[in-house]
Formats: sequence, C-alpha cells, structure tokens
Amino acid sequence: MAAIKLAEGIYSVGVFNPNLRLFDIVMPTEYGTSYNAYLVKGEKTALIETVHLDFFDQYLANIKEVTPLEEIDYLIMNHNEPDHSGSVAKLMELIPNLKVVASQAGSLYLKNITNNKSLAVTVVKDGESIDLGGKTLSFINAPFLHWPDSMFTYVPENEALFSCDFLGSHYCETTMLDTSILPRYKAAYDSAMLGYYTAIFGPFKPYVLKGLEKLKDLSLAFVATSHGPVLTKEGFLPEVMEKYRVWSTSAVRETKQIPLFYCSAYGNTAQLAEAIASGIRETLPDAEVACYDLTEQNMGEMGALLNASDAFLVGSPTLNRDAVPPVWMLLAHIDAINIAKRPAALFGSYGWSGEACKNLRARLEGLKVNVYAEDFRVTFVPSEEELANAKAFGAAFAATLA
Ligand SMILES: Cc1cc2nc3c(=O)[nH]c(=O)nc-3n(C[C@H](O)[C@H](O)[C@H](O)COP(=O)(O)O)c2cc1C
Repeated sequence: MAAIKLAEGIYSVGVFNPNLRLFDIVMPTEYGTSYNAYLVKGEKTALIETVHLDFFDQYLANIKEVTPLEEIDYLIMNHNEPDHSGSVAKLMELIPNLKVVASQAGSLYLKNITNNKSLAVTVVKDGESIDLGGKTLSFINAPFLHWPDSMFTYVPENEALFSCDFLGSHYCETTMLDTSILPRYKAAYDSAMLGYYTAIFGPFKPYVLKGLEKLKDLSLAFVATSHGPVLTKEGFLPEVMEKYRVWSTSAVRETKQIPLFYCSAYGNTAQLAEAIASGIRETLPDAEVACYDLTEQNMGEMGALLNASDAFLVGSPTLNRDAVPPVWMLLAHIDAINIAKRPAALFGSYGWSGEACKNLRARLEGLKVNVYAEDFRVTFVPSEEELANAKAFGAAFAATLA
C-alpha cells in the first residue's frame, strides 16, 4: 500500500489488513480491515494516530512518501486502543521531538501503553485547537465513543473530521474511499458497518447520540475514520450518520418483554420454565413472555434478547455442582455496561447439592443485576404442587415489575 491523497494537504498513511478474520479475539471480520492513519500538512505537520505494531514498517514507508519523519511536529491520538496506539513508542524512538496530543484520559493511558511514565503528552480540551499554519486542528471531546479517552479532530479548512472509531467499519477498501465501493458490494459494506456499530458502539448508545449532536452544526466534506473507507458527503456519510442515530434511539415499547432462558437435560427445568411463564402471564397479561431452550437457539440472538429485555429469568439444572455451559454462554453475552439494576430471577431442578442458581446469582449480582431474592428450585421431577408453586413464583416476580 502507498500513501493516498484525500484532499489538499491531507493524506491517508494507514495500512490494510485484508486477511484479518477475527479482530480483538471476538469480532468476526469477514472483509478484513484497515488500520487508518492520516497526515495533515500545513506549515507544520501532524500525524493522526499510529497503527497496529505488526504493520509499523508499512506505516513508516507510507509516511515517508509524503514527508520526511523529522518534519512531523505532532502526533494526534484521538483514542488509544492498541490498534491505533501500538506504534507510538516505536515512532517516538525515530522522532524524539514529536509532540503527542491526547485528551486527559488518553494522556494517562498512553503512559501505560508506552510504559513510559515520563512521556510528555499535550492534553487538549473540548474546543481547543492547534494552528498548523494554513490548517487548524480543532478538538472535540467524544467520551465513550468508544473509550473514555475518545475525541474527534476537525480540520475546518477541509471540512474534514477525524473521528477515530466512530462511524468506522471493518471493511478493507484499498482506495480508502466509500465512493469506490461498487453497488454490488454495498450490502457487504452495510453488514460490516452494522457489525462494527453493534460490537463497538452498541453499549454506548446515549454517547452516540451526544456525539452526533456535536457534529450537527459542522460542515463535513468527509469523515476519516480509523477503520474502513473514508466516508464522504457524496458517498455514504449522510446514510451512516442517520443509521447511527436510528440504531441508538430506543424504540418506545408498549409491552414489557420478559424472556425465560433455560436448559434442561430431562425436561424438569423446562417444566418449571413453562409454569413460571404462565404465572408471569397471569399477572402481566400484556407482557411478551416466551421460553427459550438455549440448546436450540442462536446464542448471539439470545444474548440480544436478554439485553433488550425489561426483565429476564434464567433456569439451569445442576450438573456436576454448577449451572450448565450453554447458560454460562448466555451470560457471557450480557451487555455488562447497561445491565445494572435489570430485574431477573433464577430457577432450576437439581438432585442433591443444587449449586446452579447460587453460582448464577453470584455472576449476575457481580454485574449489579437486580436478582429476585428467592430462587425457585425443586429436587428432580417437579410434582403438581411444585408446578403450582412455580406458577405462583412467576406471578410474585411479575408483581414486582408491574
Ligand atoms: C451428569 C449429571 C451430573 C449431575 N450433577 C449434579 C450435581 O452435582 N448436583 C445436583 O444437585 N444434581 C446433579 N445432577 C442431577 C440433576 O440436577 C437432576 O437430574 C435434575 O433434575 C436435572 O434437571 P433437568 O431435567 O432440567 O436437566 C446431575 C445430573 C447429571 C445427569
């Protein structure tokens, strides 16, 4: 890859990784990715972000196509996740006088990322700017988009916004321009962009809306993100911003959603689930109450249902002194950032020691979920009386939600 001129005095100097199939251990990247970095040249020169350390040599070669290293004055770090900050220490060995610029939180993270406690970082606040001579770098705080340190950098002379991960995508487009994406690849881009939004910004919806609000009055010719193609005014930019707005605005729901998730080897916990559900339905007839056997379901979809619920219940038999793996897998999908105070209840059948509910409770309480005081447990096969009690348990739990 080579450097790409995006506008007068603005160059892309990042690198492509088209073969990446899994990002940060957890995110599938069907269309690869790019680690974007940019160079802004006025009388002085600023680099915007570095790249993943594995790609340092290519990054350096790209920069040198545009400018000699010794002419770079600033390194702007909009966000310090390792895929953007991984090469800071190495770059500073080559440019010792480089002025590193970050938010207050970013300045602290950078010291630990570079393991250089005396690293001098120029801290910029919301609304402050740096004059490069012919180009201005204006800084906009954008906390939790998607780390506490995040900020945007705006260059008014080009109406260019450097938004770091905001509006980005894991989609390797080697021209760096959204306008080069052929119509037949648009669906692929859309799915990559949605996947990226869901994984990175889904937990931070109120902050997404605040971020969009801050951009509302800016003239934007293009937004240079840190992954995927640059979004242009005539390309996908208006559409992607609108999608972020829609996806981040909570739908007003008429009915409560109360899913019950369970596993059951011999049908005992399953019977409890149905009985508890009938008790909930009796108390809250308008609520959407459905039982999901986790062994038959897509775990990602189950996690999404749980995260969108008004309250939820989890049932597991005890096998070998614990809840069973699919139930733990469900809890691994919890949106830990937004789940606090959500009402939940636990149930399950067991044979002799019955640890499942206790262990699940520990996990949920650790996430600050509001777990109903009692668990509903039976030994082995539930009797008619126990099923009636399960129904009453459901009704009592539902009464706390009314
Ligand atoms: C492999 C296996 C291990 C078990 N281990 C425990 C255990 O450690 N403690 C316990 O209380 N019950 C244990 N049980 C008993 C089950 O919890 C009990 O059969 C329960 O009713 C199963 O509920 P289900 O039909 O919903 O799966 C075990 C059962 C199996 C099959």
